[in-house]
Amino acid sequence: MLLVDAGNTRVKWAIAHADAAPGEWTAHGAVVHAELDGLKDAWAGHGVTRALVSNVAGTAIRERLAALLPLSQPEWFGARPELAGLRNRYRNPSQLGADRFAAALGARTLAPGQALVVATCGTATTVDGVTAGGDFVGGMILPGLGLMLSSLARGTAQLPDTSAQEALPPTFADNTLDAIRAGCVAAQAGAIERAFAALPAALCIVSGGAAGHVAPALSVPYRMLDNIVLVGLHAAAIASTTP
Ligand SMILES: Nc1ncnc2c1ncn2[C@@H]1O[C@H](COP(=O)(O)OP(=O)(O)O)[C@@H](O)[C@H]1O
Ligand SMILES: CC(C)(COP(=O)(O)O)[C@@H](O)C(=O)NCCC(=O)O
Ligand SMILES: [K+]
Repeated sequence: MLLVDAGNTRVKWAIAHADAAPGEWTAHGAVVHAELDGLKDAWAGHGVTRALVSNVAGTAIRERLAALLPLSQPEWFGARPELAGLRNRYRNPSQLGADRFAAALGARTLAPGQALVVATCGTATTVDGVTAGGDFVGGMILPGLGLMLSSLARGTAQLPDTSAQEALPPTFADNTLDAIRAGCVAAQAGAIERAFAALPAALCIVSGGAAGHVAPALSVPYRMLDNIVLVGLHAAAIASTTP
């Protein structure tokens, strides 16, 4: 099967056998929206008989994906009131991003029966809670690390545009670039730590394109994963034949 996680910056995908372990991919990749057309070749020749797609990137991306997918009838995955023992406690369950529901499902697959804080650091950062009993209790949405950095440059006269760096900046930075990076990384990590403090004995799972910059700043124990959304889509595919 083909699993696709279309976010607001990149489209991540994996080919998996139905009986493969979570995260055990036959092939996988990621492209930014501008390079979407390359997916046609990447997805050819795998003998795909089923495609599950989570798309939070809007209708234009949905249409482009539909034209590139190796199947004419993909399954467009959406958040549901309940799936595979995960209960969606959003007031309006379908309002929840498909990727957030899939991420929670993926986290629960990897750590069944555990309370979980699920953080995905992408275009936006989302920090969600799942109880040990399987209730998705909701969470936080904040600008992702890249958006925080670029919005500071856009909204001020004197602050430069910058990107995150490998090295963690000191909390009390002595120059502008480090001060910006320190502030934005602290905001990301701080949101995750607040969620962790509110959900006792939770395991913290951190994923997404910017996870490598955020996770090292965490003062709570965590497990970092490449793409928890794809793991959740795999679990969803196994749990349901007609999503
Ligand atoms: N090659 C890359 N291209 C763009 N963004 C990247 C790349 N590598 C890491 N990033 C960071 O990851 C974020 C995108 O992560 P991703 O999980 O793909 O987001 P989304 O699911 O929203 O598309 C960007 O905002 C940026 O901070
Ligand atoms: C919060 C999101 C923008 C995250 O998107 P991403 O950063 O993965 O591209 C997406 O999950 C979304 O559009 N959610 C709908 C609103 C909600 O979940 O409440
Ligand atoms: K996200």
